[in-house]
Amino acid sequence: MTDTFQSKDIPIIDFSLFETNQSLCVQQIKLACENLGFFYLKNHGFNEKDVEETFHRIKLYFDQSHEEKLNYKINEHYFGYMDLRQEVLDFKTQKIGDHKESFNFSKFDDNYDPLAQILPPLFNEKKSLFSSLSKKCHQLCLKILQTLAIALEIPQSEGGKHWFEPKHSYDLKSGDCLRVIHYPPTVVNNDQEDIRAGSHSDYGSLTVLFQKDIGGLEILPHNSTEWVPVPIISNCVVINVADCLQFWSKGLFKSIKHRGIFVKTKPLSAATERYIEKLFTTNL
Ligand SMILES: O=C(O)CCC(=O)C(=O)O
Ligand SMILES: [Fe+2]
Repeated sequence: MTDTFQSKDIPIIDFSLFETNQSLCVQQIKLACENLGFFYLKNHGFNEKDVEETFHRIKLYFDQSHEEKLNYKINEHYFGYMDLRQEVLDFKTQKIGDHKESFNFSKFDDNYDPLAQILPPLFNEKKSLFSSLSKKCHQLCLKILQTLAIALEIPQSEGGKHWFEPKHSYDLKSGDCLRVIHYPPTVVNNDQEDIRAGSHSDYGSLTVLFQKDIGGLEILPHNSTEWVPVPIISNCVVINVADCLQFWSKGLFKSIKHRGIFVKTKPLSAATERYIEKLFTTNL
């Protein structure tokens, strides 16, 4: 027996409790956010086929030529294509940028940001699919924030369980972002300092993550020095608390450090390709 935190200790919360037994749901989410700031969520309400289709689309998108992708280069509003090695998540220790490319979507709202609604053709053809994913992730975050407002016992006069909502309205300008990420395959040397996504915490309120086929995400539980893998559990999304929520709760809810590592195939030490989708929810 060991009391070191392991992957199997990451809580798996059944979100159907939000409808059927809200106080139990609040209790479980509160505990997970206080202890770890990280949990799996099942029965989250996303249609599996739609999620599959978005993954299929992002593969088509990233399979395009580099030149084509650069036509929608990331702009000053932080929307568009981000090139391989452009982002350096762990800027204090990384010598080179992350081994990944990504595309950031704005919120899907013409009034909010008309220019950011102009998408590369392969995404534009399926705009309603991505728009619905973005809005559903946002709705999910609002429900989780509701459970946290109940947990914080925010008085009715201050907004009660709805306290977070006006600060996270979908039609308000904020750093909310749906991001799709491609980690290309590569050959990894054991002594190589290369990294897929450097160690960091997210900056907003909550993050929702969909992983497909290949894992690689690791978390660093608080007061620990050992990275813990986050295996893919089918039909579960991963939720993490980010810095702003930690700040708003005066440190009660923990923003967890995490990173993306290479998962190697044996015996070649080739790192397999990986795709993920994330929604970062950010307050005003
Ligand atoms: O590869 C992953 O799963 C981690 C990516 C991540 O944490 C991020 O992009 O903020
Ligand atoms: Fe992150």
